[in-house]
Amino acid sequence: MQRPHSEDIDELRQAIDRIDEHILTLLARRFSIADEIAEHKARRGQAIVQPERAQQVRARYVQSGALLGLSPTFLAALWQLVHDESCRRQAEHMKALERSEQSG
Ligand SMILES: O=C(O)C(=O)C[C@]1(C(=O)O)C=C[C@@H](O)C=C1
Repeated sequence: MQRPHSEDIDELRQAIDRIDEHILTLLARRFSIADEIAEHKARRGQAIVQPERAQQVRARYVQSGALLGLSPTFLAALWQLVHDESCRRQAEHMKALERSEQSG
């Protein structure tokens, strides 16, 4: 009885590991697109934080996630983490762009 049960858990854990890999791959892709957006903002002198767009994205997280049965508290916290990291990277990317422009 013990063995099949632990094998079931192993399979479920492997499924979780694969899903986590997908999540991380997609997050890395998302942040790299945010870096590209930073270049557009730098060229046009736009602010990193775009409150209207940020609120649209936040609402999408909460609405789409709720349809999938995820908690609004979790979704809001997840969006905040993603948005903060996106902005932190954009600031870093813009500084790197400025440095490379200054050095010719
Ligand atoms: O849409 C943009 O302008 C972005 O830079 C992307 C993004 C995001 O990561 O969701 C980041 C910062 C803005 O405040 C809004 C949205």
